[in-house]
Amino acid sequence: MLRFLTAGESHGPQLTVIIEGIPANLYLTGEAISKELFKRQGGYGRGRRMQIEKDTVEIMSGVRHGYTLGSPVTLVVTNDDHKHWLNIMGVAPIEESAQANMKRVITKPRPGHADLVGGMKYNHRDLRNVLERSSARETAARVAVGAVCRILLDQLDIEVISRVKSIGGVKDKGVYTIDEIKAKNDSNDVRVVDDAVAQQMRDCIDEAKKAGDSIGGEVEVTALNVPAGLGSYVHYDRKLDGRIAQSVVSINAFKGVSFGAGFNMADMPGSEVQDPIAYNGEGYTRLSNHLGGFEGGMTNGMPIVVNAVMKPIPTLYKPLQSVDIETKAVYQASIERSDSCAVPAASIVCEHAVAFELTRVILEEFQSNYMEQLIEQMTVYRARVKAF
Ligand SMILES: Cc1cc2nc3c(=O)[nH]c(=O)nc-3n(C[C@H](O)[C@H](O)[C@H](O)COP(=O)(O)O)c2cc1C
Ligand SMILES: C=C(O[C@@H]1CC(C(=O)O)=C[C@@H](OP(=O)(O)O)[C@H]1O)C(=O)O
Repeated sequence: MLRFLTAGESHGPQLTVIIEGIPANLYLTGEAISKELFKRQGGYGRGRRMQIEKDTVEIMSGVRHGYTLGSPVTLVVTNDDHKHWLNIMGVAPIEESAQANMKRVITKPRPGHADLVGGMKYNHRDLRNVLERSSARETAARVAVGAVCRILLDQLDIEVISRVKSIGGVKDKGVYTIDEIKAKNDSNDVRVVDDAVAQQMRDCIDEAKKAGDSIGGEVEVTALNVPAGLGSYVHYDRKLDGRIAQSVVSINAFKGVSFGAGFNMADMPGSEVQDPIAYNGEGYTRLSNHLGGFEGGMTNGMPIVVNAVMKPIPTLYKPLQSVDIETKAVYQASIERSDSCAVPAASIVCEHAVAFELTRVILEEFQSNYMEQLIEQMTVYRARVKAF
């Protein structure tokens, strides 16, 4: 069973991940994982924090001479910004009086962030104790996990890619081939295929920033060459589309997921939604992919297409009304240093969340202790499905 736990505060010394269940004999290097982290760090609209960090992974366990051992893999991402927060983030106990006087105790929760409800839930009167962990800094750890999964999926000839479809209402309405998406999505800072739209998006982000506002958008993740039959219709928690939806909506600020034609299906007749079945000698295929690769909670062999919506960033440089939790007086919310748009970065997080869910289900269906066994099982399965 593949599982992981992440730990670490946004301005603490490091993020730590333990991944359990990666088969032995997978070639794995810190450089390959860090390449994905680098993509997440970037993107137009990010704040100053990302200029401080140089996210790279150190492998602390589970790998020897470049290959996984089958034991837990521990990854560490250092927070370079921690050195600026040594007093504020100290672990050693301090006097209560010093705590109260310490600069930057946060008492004015930001609407839309976890501050107020997190404070109520864990009984924290300094809301920094909430924001340190609710921060999307944690998504760096999740991308590290997803990067390991992508490296494993690559051995099975499965690829996961993503692109940005809209930012702040500016939409890329183009229909693109996989090659067109791949050619652009790592090379431009809004991760959008159409260059003219890219500039409109940058302008839109600049305007929002200037106005002290923030914007969200929509991303698309596509998984290619996934065999039919992953997931199951027999029970709710084995439906793979459901698991992917959970994983994607768990990413900070993600509020919606759809597959294929998504919410447009509500207005389409059945004859235009269901994908006709064909057999082309190479196996079964569909004449369209409106369902985004899923039928009955199972992959159907077509590309998996996941659409996901990110709300605008909650921290606003022109803050909304809030209430001071000490005085109960109405104030403007606190201003923390912040991104004005993180949709491009978040598309990378989504891509890695999908990679994790695919790897998890593959390792459930083809239980394997080592990579050779996994590759062999997948090859036999692909041939069987083709000949069905
Ligand atoms: C990559 C990424 C970067 C983010 N950066 C910020 C940020 O700079 N400021 C902020 O307030 N929220 C940021 N967010 C969103 C918050 O973390 C998120 O809104 C918050 O944790 C509350 O969770 P919810 O929106 O899912 O309810 C970011 C999210 C992602 C995915
Ligand atoms: C640190 C990251 O994103 C952070 C996510 C975040 C939030 O509230 O979610 C708030 C900001 O934190 P800071 O105040 O330290 O700049 C972002 O920079 C990251 O993506 O690595």
